[in-house]
Amino acid sequence: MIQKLDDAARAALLARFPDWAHEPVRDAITRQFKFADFAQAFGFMASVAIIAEKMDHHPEWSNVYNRVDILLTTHDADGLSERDSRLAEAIEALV
Ligand SMILES: C[C@H](O)[C@H](O)[C@H]1CNC2=NC(N)=NC(=O)C2=N1
Repeated sequence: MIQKLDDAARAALLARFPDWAHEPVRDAITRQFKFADFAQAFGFMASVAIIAEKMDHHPEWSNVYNRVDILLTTHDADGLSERDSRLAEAIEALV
């Protein structure tokens, strides 16, 4: 079982990543990314996929043409953990 973030750590995470919204039902963070076209969106997804696999931490996401919707949460914690913070940081470094 992975440690879930406490309220203070969750607030710090949201302050650190202002473009991400908290989804309280899942205790997740979400962000929508928009690109020029499908090729750009899928290239981004390929980069995220490689990072996620290395981290052994994977996004829930969907793609429609130039849009990528990402939700991060930790299934093993039943909510947000440091692993989501690390993956969000890596995703932010790509955009
Ligand atoms: C066995 C493996 O470490 C786990 O299933 C990992 C894989 N990727 C994961 N990704 C996410 N988002 N949450 C998890 O709890 C999780 N667990």
